[in-house]
Amino acid sequence: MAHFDQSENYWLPSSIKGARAETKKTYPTLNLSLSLSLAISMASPNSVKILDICEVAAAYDSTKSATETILSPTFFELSGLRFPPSDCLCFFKLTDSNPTFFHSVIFPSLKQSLSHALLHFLPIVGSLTWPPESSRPIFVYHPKNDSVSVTLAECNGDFDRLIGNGIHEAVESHPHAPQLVATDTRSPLLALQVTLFPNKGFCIGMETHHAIFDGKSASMFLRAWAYTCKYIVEKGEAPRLLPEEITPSFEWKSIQDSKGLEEKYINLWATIGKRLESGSDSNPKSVKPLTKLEVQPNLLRANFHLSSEAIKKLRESVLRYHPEATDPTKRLHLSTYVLACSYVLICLVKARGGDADREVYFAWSVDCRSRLDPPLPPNHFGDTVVARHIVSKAGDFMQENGLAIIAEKLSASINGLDKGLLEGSSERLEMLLSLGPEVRLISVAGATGLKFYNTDFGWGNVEKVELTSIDRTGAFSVLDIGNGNDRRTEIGVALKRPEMESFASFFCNGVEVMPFKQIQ
Ligand SMILES: CC(C)(COP(=O)(O)OP(=O)(O)OC[C@H]1O[C@@H](n2cnc3c(N)ncnc32)[C@H](O)[C@@H]1OP(=O)(O)O)[C@@H](O)C(=O)NCCC(=O)NCCSC(=O)CC(=O)O
Repeated sequence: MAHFDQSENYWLPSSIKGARAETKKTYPTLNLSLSLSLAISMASPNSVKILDICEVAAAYDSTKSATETILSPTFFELSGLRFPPSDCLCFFKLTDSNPTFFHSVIFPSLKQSLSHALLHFLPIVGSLTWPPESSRPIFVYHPKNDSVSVTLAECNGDFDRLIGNGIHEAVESHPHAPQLVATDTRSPLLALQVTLFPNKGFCIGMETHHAIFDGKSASMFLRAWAYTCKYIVEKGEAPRLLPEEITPSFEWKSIQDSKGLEEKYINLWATIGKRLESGSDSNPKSVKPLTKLEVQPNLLRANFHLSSEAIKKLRESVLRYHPEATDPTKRLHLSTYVLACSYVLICLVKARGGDADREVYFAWSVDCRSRLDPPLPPNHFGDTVVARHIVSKAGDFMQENGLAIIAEKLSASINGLDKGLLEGSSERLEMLLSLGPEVRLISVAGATGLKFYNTDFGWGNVEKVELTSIDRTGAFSVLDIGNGNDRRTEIGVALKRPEMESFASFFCNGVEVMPFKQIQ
């Protein structure tokens, strides 16, 4: 989930008391398969030329209605009504991507397949609007008249640096992300950009509106588009059907609002909008996403990987402090997600250092599809997540058993989801959005199991996925790569240089946060 409270001092407040954690300057390779390159590559002039902005409509289907359709948001969609949009970049390596091949084959295939894929996802071709006479916003789409904006660009920047896991300047990614151009009365839901890096590869950038896309819906759409494109490239025609997993199902009517959440979220956004957009003429019926936070100057971005072996060691380390958890009735939920998030959190808090009494909130998203009663199908399309959080003193994260403390809290929170999944969810969101600089809020974008890395448009699997918007929100990202023994959990962070150096040191050494030496 994204955090965007503009009143907050981002997450590097100058008011930090106490000493910063010691920064190590050497980064030994550990036997935990933590891969990292700390050489900071400086940006070369990264010129991005916009070549065209085109509109792609859904392919014409005579069997479907060509009239305007209205879709009423559920409380889930209303919960994300005005969050700033999410950005995701997918980099594809392709040395054959010379301009001639790109402009005659790749880009036309991407557009053609997009048009066919959109036929399955018609609501995202339309927009979010709030008619003056209506008490609630609506999604409106017209299969023939509506379209998605696709920007075509070319970049002579350093492709290898962008697809590597080394540190680079956070803003270097921004020219590859498109922008949703919204007004108070109408907001598109999806914007796309395709950037050619001549003879190196290309990047597909996607900006998505939180009111309809959660992580699973964004991944589903991306993979459906990729599947369609690969099919067209290989077979010369569009597939009639998509595999079930990426065939969206719109079960919105079956979602019951038994807790009156729709009204609560509408009121919440009216209040938050007024508070955060106080400079402008705040319109309680605005559907425009709130202004994105500025990216802090000199912010760096890097990816870190945890192998399945490293996750296993983290699990063993937690169990050392919780021997009772081997009792099935007291079992901890020590999934890859829990261990990866807990580990990143303790490294982030230690990297920042400061007042041990300061409260640290960790906010994360829960996919409710399988957790509703009755459950929604796994391919349900829409924003179907709610926010959850845990809170602990910074000192807890810094203790030798910090990993065990945080993993236990996160585990208990996940184990407790069965009871009161939606209870207090709007109040919780309001509370999280209202936290001031006296506490620290860390959130996470992405999750394990979202399959962004299983994306192939026909010219090879995606080389690198970047959840770019974390550099504005103070979140870290979590994504899965590979599977089985080759599975890795990719962590993306955007930090100022001193924090990045400390974080990398803690992440790679681990000794400050858990007794790795004992468990090797
Ligand atoms: C609450 C959770 C985070 C908890 O995740 P966990 O992995 O701890 O727990 P879990 O019950 O889901 O899974 C436990 C284990 O079972 C496995 N598992 C689960 N479902 C499975 C399935 N259908 N088939 C096979 N394995 C499965 C998982 O991989 C995991 O194993 P293993 O341990 O091996 O992995 C998750 O359930 C969830 O809701 N994830 C989605 C969150 C989400 O959508 N985030 C994106 C928000 S939007 C966003 O990010 C946009 C933005 O902000 O920009």
